[in-house]
Amino acid sequence: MLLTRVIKELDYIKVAGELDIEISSIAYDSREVVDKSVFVAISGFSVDGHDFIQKAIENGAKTIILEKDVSIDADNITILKVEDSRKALAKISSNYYDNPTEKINMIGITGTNGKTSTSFLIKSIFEHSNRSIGLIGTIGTIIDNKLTQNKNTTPESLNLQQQFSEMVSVNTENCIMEVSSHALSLNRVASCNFNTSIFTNLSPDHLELHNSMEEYFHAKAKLFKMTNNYNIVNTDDEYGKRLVEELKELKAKTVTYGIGEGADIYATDIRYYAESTRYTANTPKGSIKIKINFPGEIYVYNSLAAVACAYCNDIELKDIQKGIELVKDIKGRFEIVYKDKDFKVIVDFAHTEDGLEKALRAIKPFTKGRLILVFGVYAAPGEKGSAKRRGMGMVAAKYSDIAIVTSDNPKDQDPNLIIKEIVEAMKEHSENYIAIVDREEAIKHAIQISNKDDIIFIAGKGHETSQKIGKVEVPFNETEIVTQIIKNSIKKIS
Ligand SMILES: CC(=O)N[C@H]1[C@@H](OP(=O)(O)OP(=O)(O)OC[C@H]2O[C@@H](n3ccc(=O)[nH]c3=O)[C@H](O)[C@@H]2O)O[C@H](CO)[C@@H](O)[C@@H]1O[C@H](C)C(=O)N[C@@H](C)C(=O)N[C@H](CCC(=O)O)C(=O)O
Ligand SMILES: Nc1ncnc2c1ncn2[C@@H]1O[C@H](COP(=O)(O)OP(=O)(O)OP(=O)(O)O)[C@@H](O)[C@H]1O
Repeated sequence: MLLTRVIKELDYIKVAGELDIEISSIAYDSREVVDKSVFVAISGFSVDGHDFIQKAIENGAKTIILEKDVSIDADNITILKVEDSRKALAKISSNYYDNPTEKINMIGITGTNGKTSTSFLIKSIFEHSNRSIGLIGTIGTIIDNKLTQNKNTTPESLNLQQQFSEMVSVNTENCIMEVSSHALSLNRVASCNFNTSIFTNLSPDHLELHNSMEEYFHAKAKLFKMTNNYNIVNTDDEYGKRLVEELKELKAKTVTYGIGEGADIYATDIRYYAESTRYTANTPKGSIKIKINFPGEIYVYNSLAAVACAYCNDIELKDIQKGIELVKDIKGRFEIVYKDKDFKVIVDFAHTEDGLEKALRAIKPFTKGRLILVFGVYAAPGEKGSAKRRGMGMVAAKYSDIAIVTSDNPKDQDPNLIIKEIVEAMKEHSENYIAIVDREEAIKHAIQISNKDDIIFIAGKGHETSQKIGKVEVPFNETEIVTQIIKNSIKKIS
């Protein structure tokens, strides 16, 4: 492909070289560069891609796109300077793959919690109405029913555009993707053509990147300003209400959802059960009875978002109803990994204060015995991380009967210090807690102290199959671990 085609509509200043040259690929990592690659130098969080330009040239790069003035010691290299390398990467990647998002009906979903769950509900509805749909999110990318893992919830633009292009090649008509606030801030989704976008909710998270809730909100709001047709917003959320005000002047239509009359799509007659929820979803085209196989208010919201999205995409109400009911499980989201009458062990991805509180509140009324919580907190070091650790500690103390505080993904931090901070916050509300640093031991302890009517809720890791401790990733499959511990303890009793 010619470089001129790849840089079409890109804002740049030519520093050196020819534009009329053949290129073979695009890379933002010098280690991925091959002969005739375009190398995009990104000023990263841990290292600076500009320090790897020479390495990229040694590996065969003939074009360098950069955002800093760097002296380059090589001939016959085309050098283009841009204002923002990540934004430029998004543009040239879209061009390279022939702008695939213009050929797919793109649905973006953002918000602190509920993105993965809602995306799987949407996928099921679309598939039930015979519309092909790809999915990109925390669990990975699904194209043509094949799942591949990603490093990020929303991958880097080059990887994203490659995945969209693969969707186009297998005739996928729709794509539902989770759009993280990191992706919006770091321009991973620049040059994506969204038709529908969804806002689930906003509560404190990722503040080490965004500094304040205000900045976090503005990062999320970016998605809705780049959407063509429908902006779907939860107006029971305070930030959702504010977003609607900000979207008033835009061409895309705002469609609101919430519990009780007032929103465009709304839920009434809600009945909660131990493992499911039923309600009536009201739309301008009529009402439908919804049965969702997950408990609590959070799944009323997640399924309402899915109803609104399907409604905006002209899917018939009966298909929406069936599509939601067909979702029996979502990996690591309220996943019952063991059950014996009223005794249950549930693995869940609750990893924010808001998510943990809402998940515990959903289970508590249906717990005959005690609600035993096993949880840890991953948060960046510093004051922002401390606030999250304290917040989750308080929620745990308030809404569980016994809490076992353990490690999540401590990464480079000392897990004992993380736990100490969580426990400090818990002390103010409860004495029923114990700290066990080793997560497997913590789960074992929960099972050992449990009685037949108890529910054990293991929060934080959900679908993840490893624990990040220091620089290493240790295999950690919670479902398998629970099953094994229970099997061994049953053996001991019998
Ligand atoms: C903090 C953050 O967002 N980091 C992202 C960022 O990495 P970075 O800026 O630190 O990269 P870096 O290591 O400093 O390298 C800078 C540049 O030098 C290049 N390099 C580096 C070494 C070398 O030898 N040669 C070379 O060219 C790198 O490829 C890169 O282009 O850019 C990378 C490429 O896009 C991302 O993979 C990486 O995500 C990391 C893995 C990450 O953990 N991100 C999290 C915080 C994140 O993005 N999470 C969100 C939200 C999840 C949620 O909803 O909870 C997500 O979407 O996943
Ligand atoms: N609408 C919601 N509001 C608050 N908490 C929720 C909501 N939906 C789910 N949760 C809780 O948050 C956890 C994560 O849910 P989900 O994976 O759907 O969110 P997410 O936004 O995709 O999160 P992430 O991007 O970090 O993967 C769930 O396991 C549940 O405990």
